[in-house]
Amino acid sequence: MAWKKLYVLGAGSYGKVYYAVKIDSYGLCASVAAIKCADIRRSISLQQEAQILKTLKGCPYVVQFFEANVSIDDGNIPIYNLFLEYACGGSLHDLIINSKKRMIKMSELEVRFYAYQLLKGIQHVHKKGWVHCDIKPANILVFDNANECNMHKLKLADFGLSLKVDDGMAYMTGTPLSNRGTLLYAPPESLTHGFHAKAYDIWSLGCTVAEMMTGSCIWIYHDTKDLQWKIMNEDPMIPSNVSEIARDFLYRCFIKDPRRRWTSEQLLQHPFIQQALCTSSSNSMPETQVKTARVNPFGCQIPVLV
Ligand SMILES: Nc1ncnc2c1ncn2[C@@H]1O[C@H](COP(=O)(O)OP(=O)(O)OP(=O)(O)O)[C@@H](O)[C@H]1O
Repeated sequence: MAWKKLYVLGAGSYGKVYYAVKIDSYGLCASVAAIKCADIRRSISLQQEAQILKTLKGCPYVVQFFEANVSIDDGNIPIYNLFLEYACGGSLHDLIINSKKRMIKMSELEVRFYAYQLLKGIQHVHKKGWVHCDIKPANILVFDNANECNMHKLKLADFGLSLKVDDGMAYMTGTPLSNRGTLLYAPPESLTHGFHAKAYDIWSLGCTVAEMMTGSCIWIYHDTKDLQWKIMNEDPMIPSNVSEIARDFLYRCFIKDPRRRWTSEQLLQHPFIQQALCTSSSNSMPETQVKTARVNPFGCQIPVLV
């Protein structure tokens, strides 16, 4: 049985993403997948993503990796294919945009339910020693199996920028203002010190949760310089028309000092999440090797790529 790429779902900097089906000997569709494809010469980040996803397999809150192979395209060029489970609901970004278009704000219960799933995914990623480094609505996939309250299952995706950063470790870019992920979701320490540790993802989660609540990103800015300045010097705008518990949850995500910012374990115990778990009747809520070289201003060890 061979996979057949049917149409393009989207494109990334590396290449394209296809919707693909596997047809069995009776001509029936046996499986579906999303295939991320890149010219083999430009596939390093996809190959790394495959390695990372293999280590994360089994978590229901992380997109599942099926397999990877190399095929030859019509122009005789070797193509690297990364097979992933297919998300038919698009991304969380699409969900937020659609709610905004229909002028229906996501309910706080919905946001809590999604925050829970994202935290479970982040907890798994961090336990395995990775920092995602690019958590944002566009990198969170939506699956169709919404529950009885019309809420969806979400999974973390796009691990192309992830870093291996074990406990107590941090990765430094070495240059200020050179964060790895998307600037809008980047924490202050990534700009001031090039500091990337697990707390990075928690700040990005806070930005994502606030965006679900308001329909807009947390920063209002003129240009990149202005945005960088605001991230380093100002506090993010916490939405005012949300519950006190929701505001407190966001405050914990937006603590400027990454050593004091709450971890995924702590946030999973926050009343914002715990109360939603009680409300939900069913509990359906649902390597790069490093060696330590020196200590950064946040008291974490800095790994050196070897
Ligand atoms: N498993 C999947 N199921 C369904 N759609 C997917 C899947 N993976 C990616 N897509 C879609 O394909 C498009 C490109 O995704 P991808 O994450 O590779 O690129 P990107 O994040 O836009 O680019 P880059 O990774 O270069 O920043 C997006 O619209 C995304 O929603």
